[in-house]
Amino acid sequence: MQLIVFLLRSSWGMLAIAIGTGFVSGISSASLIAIISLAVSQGSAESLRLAAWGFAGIAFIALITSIISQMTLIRLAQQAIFQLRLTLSQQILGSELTHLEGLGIPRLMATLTDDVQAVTDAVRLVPFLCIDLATVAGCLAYINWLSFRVFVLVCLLTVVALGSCRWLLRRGKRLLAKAREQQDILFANFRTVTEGTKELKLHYWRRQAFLQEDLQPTAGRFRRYSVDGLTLFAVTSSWGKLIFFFAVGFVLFALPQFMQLPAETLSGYVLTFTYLMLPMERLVNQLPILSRASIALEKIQSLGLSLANSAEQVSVPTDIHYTWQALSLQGVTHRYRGESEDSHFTLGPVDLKLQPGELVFIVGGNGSGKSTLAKLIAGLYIPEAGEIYLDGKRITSENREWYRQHFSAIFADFYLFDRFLGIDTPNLEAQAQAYLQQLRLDHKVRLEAGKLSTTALSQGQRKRLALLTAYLEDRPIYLFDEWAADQDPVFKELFYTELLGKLRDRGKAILVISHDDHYFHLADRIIKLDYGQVEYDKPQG
Ligand SMILES: Nc1ncnc2c1ncn2[C@@H]1O[C@H](COP(=O)(O)OP(=O)(O)OP(=O)(O)O)[C@@H](O)[C@H]1O
Repeated sequence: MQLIVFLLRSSWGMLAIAIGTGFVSGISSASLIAIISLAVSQGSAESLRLAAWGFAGIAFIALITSIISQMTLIRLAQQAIFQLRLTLSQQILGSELTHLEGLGIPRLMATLTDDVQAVTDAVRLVPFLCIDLATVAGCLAYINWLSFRVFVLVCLLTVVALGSCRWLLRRGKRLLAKAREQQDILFANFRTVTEGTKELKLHYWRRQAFLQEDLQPTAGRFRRYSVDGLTLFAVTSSWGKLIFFFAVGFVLFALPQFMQLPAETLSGYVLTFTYLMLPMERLVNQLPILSRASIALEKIQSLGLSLANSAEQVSVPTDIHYTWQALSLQGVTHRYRGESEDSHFTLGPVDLKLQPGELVFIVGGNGSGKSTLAKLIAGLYIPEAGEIYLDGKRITSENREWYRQHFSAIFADFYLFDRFLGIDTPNLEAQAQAYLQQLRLDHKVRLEAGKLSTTALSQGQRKRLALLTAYLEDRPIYLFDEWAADQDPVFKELFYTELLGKLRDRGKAILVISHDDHYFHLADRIIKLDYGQVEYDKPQG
C-alpha cells in the first residue's frame, strides 16, 4: 500500500492508466481461461469458430494492455525513484548542519543507498503485481460465474489463508525491520573498513578485534534477523500454497460429493485453479521484497521528516555585498549536546567584529572551539542565542543563504571538487592556470575542459587545490581552518607571509585558525579561545 501511495505521489494519472490497463490485461487473461474451458466443453464447430475469434481478440487485448500497463508503470516507477533520489539529496543539503552531524553519515548513506535500492527493487515488481492481481481477480470472477457457492468457498479459504498468514507476516516484517536497524551500524563499520584501512592493516590485533568485536557481531545480527524473517516469509508462502492445494483438492474430490457438478464445470474449475497457481505463487514469493520496501519507505519517510523539521529556507542569493563594511557577532552561542551533562560543550557567548582588509588569527588549544566559531561565523551553524549582523542587517533564516555567499572557506575536513562547479567568472581557465603556477602545482595538475586533470595528490597539494578554488570564488571573507598544517616549511612561509597579505591587500577579511605561533605576529588581531570562551581579542603588535 505504501508503495502505491509512493507511486501516487509521483503521478496519479499515470498510475491510474497503468492500473486500469493492467486490470484489463488481467481480466482478459482470465477470460482466455474461460474461453478455453468453454471451447473444451462445447464441441460444436460453430461454437469453436466463435471461441477461436474470441480467443484471438482477447489475447490481443491482453497483450496490448499488458504492454501499455508495464511501460507506464516502468516509467512511473523510475520517475518516482528519480524524484526520491533528488528529493533526498536536496533535503540533506537543505537541512541544518548540526542536524546532519547528529544523524551521522552512516544513517544518511544507508538510506541513500540501501533503502532507495530496496524501494527500487519493489517498484520494479509493481507492473507484474498489478497484472497478477488482476488475473487473480478475473479468475475469481470466472469462478463466481461458474458457481457462486464455490466462489464463496474460495473467498472463505482466502480469508482463512490471509488471517493465518497475518501473524507470520507481521512477525517476519518485524524481524526484517530489526535487520534494517543493524544496517546503520553496518554502514558505520564499513566506513571504518574503508577509511581506517591503513590503521587496520598496520595493526594485526586491532584488525582482529575490530572484525571480531564490531563487524562480525553486527553482520551476524543482520544475518540472524534476515534469516529468521525470510524463513517466516518462506513458511507463509508454503502455507499459502498448501491452502491453495487444499482448495483445488476440495473442489476436485470433495465438492462433487456435496453438489451436482457437470464434468465441464469441474474441468473449468481445475483449469482456472491451475492457471491461478502461477500469479498466486508470484504474489506470495514477492512478499519479502515488498516488506523490505515498506520498511525502507518508513525509514526514508522518517529521515525525510526529520530533515524537513530542520530544513533551512532556500532562496536564490542576490546582491552579495562585495563592498561590505562590518560583520558583527553579538552574544552568539553554540552547544554540542553530549550523552551526559558533563560532555556538553558550549561555545560563547561570543562578541566580535570583523572588517574588510583585516587579517584575524583565531588561536587556542585543541577542542577550545575554534572550528565551531568558524562554522558559526560562516553561517553553517545557527546560533542558539545571540545575533549576527552584516552591515547592520540581522542574519535570519530568510537571508542566511545570502549571508553564506560572502564566505570562502577551507575547513580541516574539506572536500575537493575536481571541477569549478558554479564558478562563472570570465577567463576562468586563464586565472586558474595562473593560480596553479602561483601554488606551484602546474607541473602536477593540468586543466582539461574546465576540469582538474587529477585530485589524487598529497594532502598538502590537495589543500593547495582547495585554495585555488577559494581564490577563484573571490568571496569577500576568507576562512582557513589550519590550512597550513599540511604544508612544507617553504610553502607555509609563503602562505603566511605572502598569500594572506595579498588577499588582505585585495580588501578581503581573512580568518585564520592556526597553531603556528611563530607567524602570529603577522596578524592584525588575535582572538584566543579557551574552553569555548574568548580569553582575549586584541590587536597584534
Ligand atoms: N560534531 C560534534 N558533535 C559533538 N561535539 C563536538 C562536535 N564537534 C566538536 N565537538 C566538541 O566541541 C569542542 C570544540 O571543538 P572544535 O572542533 O571547535 O575545537 P577546535 O578548537 O577547532 O579544536 P582543534 O584545534 O583540535 O581543531 C570539542 O571539545 C569537541 O568535543
